[in-house]
Amino acid sequence: MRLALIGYGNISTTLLTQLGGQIGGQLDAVSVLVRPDATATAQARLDRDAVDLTTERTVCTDLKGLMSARPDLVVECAGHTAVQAFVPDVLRAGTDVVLVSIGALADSALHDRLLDAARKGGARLILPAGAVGGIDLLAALGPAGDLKVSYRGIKPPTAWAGTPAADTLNLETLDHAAVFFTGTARQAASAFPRNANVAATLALAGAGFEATRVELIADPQAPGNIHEYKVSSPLARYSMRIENLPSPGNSRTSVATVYSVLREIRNRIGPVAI
Ligand SMILES: NC(=O)C1=CN([C@@H]2O[C@H](COP(=O)(O)OP(=O)(O)OC[C@H]3O[C@@H](n4cnc5c(N)ncnc54)[C@H](OP(=O)(O)O)[C@@H]3O)[C@@H](O)[C@H]2O)C=CC1
Ligand SMILES: O=C([O-])CC(=O)C(=O)O
Repeated sequence: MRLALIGYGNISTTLLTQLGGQIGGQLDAVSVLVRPDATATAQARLDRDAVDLTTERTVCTDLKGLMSARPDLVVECAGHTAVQAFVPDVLRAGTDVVLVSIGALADSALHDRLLDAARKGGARLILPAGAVGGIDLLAALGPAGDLKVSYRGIKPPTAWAGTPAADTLNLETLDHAAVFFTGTARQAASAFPRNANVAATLALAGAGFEATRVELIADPQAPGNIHEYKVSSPLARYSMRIENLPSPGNSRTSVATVYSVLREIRNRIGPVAI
């Protein structure tokens, strides 16, 4: 496989250090798209992080550079603006994309653009489960109709710093669990682009952006990033509570997200996909 990553932050860094153990010597090339002022440091980091993965390690800063590395798979790990800037063109060029910043799809015009590009390019937009689980059952139940999904995202106050939560809560002194947002998955994913990708994933797998109800909570006692949701359908009912360890490099992002992306890569290489 020839792999390309968009963004070289927390997820990409851990992904590259874990990839060798999961897919062995099956990588022919890896390239990473970074901001123009980050190329020199990124090349040094890539040579360190991916030294055992492949000898073809390149850093680029634009679409032309990304596609000239001839990737079989592009993994977006950057953010909503990078999804807008690069992913439609990559799909239109016929290359599959694993999209980690799934909340970007709350923008319905962008969502339509991505689907159109994937169709025109004959490529696939792959939405990983990311920090949440049970997406397989939720997506299977969806077409049966009458699905009700409610989600609660609970994180320590520091994970909500720099978000609209800080407008209503004093995150530094908060001493109890506080609900600061109630609304739809579309509103949550749009207002909290770096914290509510899970709400978008549940919406896309299940009842849609408007019908998926969301509560976001800051809790100083939270043992990590907690994702709780309840599903009711005529075929099944279930509830889920996941206690995720935050990433060392970004407390908003659960480390399980990286392993979900690794699973997507593994499933495109091995003889069995699970
Ligand atoms: N689907 C899911 O369940 C989950 C999704 N996520 C999402 O995954 C994404 C990555 O997370 P994480 O790695 O923790 O985030 P980080 O902020 O650690 O890393 C993102 C990196 O991408 C870079 N970047 C952003 N925009 C561009 C651009 N246009 N061109 C080049 N580089 C760019 C950033 O640079 P700079 O710092 O200069 O902006 C940063 O280095 C986020 O959008 C996050 O919200 C996270 C967890 C779960
Ligand atoms: O949904 C998100 O954006 C990120 C998240 O909560 C997590 O990684 O646990």
